[in-house]
Amino acid sequence: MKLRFFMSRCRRNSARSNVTGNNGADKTQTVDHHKAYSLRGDSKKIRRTTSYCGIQTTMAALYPSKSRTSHGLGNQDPRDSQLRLVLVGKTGAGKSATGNSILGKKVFPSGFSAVSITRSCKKGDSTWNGREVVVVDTPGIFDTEVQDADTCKEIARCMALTSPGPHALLLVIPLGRYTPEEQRATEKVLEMFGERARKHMILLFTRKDDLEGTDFRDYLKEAPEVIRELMDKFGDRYCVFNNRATGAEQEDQRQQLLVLVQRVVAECKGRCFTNNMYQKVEERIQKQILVIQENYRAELERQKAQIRQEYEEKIRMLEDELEQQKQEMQMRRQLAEREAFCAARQQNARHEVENQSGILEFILGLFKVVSLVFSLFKN
Ligand SMILES: Nc1nc2c(ncn2[C@@H]2O[C@H](COP(=O)(O)OP(=O)(O)OP(=O)(O)O)[C@@H](O)[C@H]2O)c(=O)[nH]1
Repeated sequence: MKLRFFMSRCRRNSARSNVTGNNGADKTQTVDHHKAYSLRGDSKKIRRTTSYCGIQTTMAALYPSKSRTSHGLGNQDPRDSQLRLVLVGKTGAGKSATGNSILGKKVFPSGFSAVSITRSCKKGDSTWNGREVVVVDTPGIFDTEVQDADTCKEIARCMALTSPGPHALLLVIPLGRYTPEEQRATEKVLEMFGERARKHMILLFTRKDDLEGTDFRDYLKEAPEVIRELMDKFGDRYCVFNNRATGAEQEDQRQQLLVLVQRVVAECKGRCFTNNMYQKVEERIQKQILVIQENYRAELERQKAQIRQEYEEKIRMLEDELEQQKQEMQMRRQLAEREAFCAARQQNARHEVENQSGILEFILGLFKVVSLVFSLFKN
């Protein structure tokens, strides 16, 4: 009798823990699901607005749209405090070093080299003023004329890592001799991203230490004409970094940049830079996240059922009440561990999707439809 009462209590408790999330692990998951489903709701709206076909789809992908819903993917969801930054510019300009300065830790390999050190887009994150700052470092892919398979793949990876779009594009330019080659690279990047993306673009000059104390404004008076023209285009949307800086100097420049990013985002009505292509990518990512999360959930349920069955059998064989309680505690511990493990995997689902070859193939498939990969960020 006692045993039957105990067994039913076990089942009741574990059922309650599934439904209401009465431990931290389940709570996280409930939130995740809620978020995922609400995003799925957004996806439906997006699907309605982008239900083009054939050539229309191609044009839609090329022409970015304003968000059509109050919680469109281009809007910064008030719950989403993330700031996504992407570093673009010529090889050797100091993108990786800048990424490390922004994150306040060495995430991206950076060094003096005649050839590109960064071979593939990489993502790092840190926290600033309670906001998650995500930085994506890129190889010199946006300043090239070559539409080869590797470049397309890296552009696809960059889209996956910054989806549903970056809040700011940091165009990294080293101070010093501005060669015609560097000028061409800058022009190429500006051309690739087009007018609309420029509202999200910030000029980030590296090698401030080379100024050796000279004020940046004084440097500008003597700077090449092309740099001054660039400054005219961007107004006060610029920052100067010494990537060799440490301590308070590093923190100050990081602060200056992120405050500027916040201002840029506010000027863009809280929206990140996005377009139809990004929205399709985000929709796909959300679908994949749900699939992964459901798979983990199903796996968890199987494991929990197995654990319960094993313990129930064990407990049934026991006479001693204390022993039964011990086994019950052990079972609960195991169930809680499994749930926490599942919750952690579910939280990591986005990261998993971003790094799957499937999402890259999906984006590369979209590129084929678009055919003009190098116009996809433009107006
Ligand atoms: N003195 C000085 N050197 C810098 C600064 N920023 C970058 N560098 C150096 O410039 C070189 C190139 O920097 P990276 O960060 O690797 O440049 P990158 O644009 O990421 O280059 P790839 O990864 O090859 O595309 C490295 O030797 C850096 O240490 C800076 O502010 N001051």
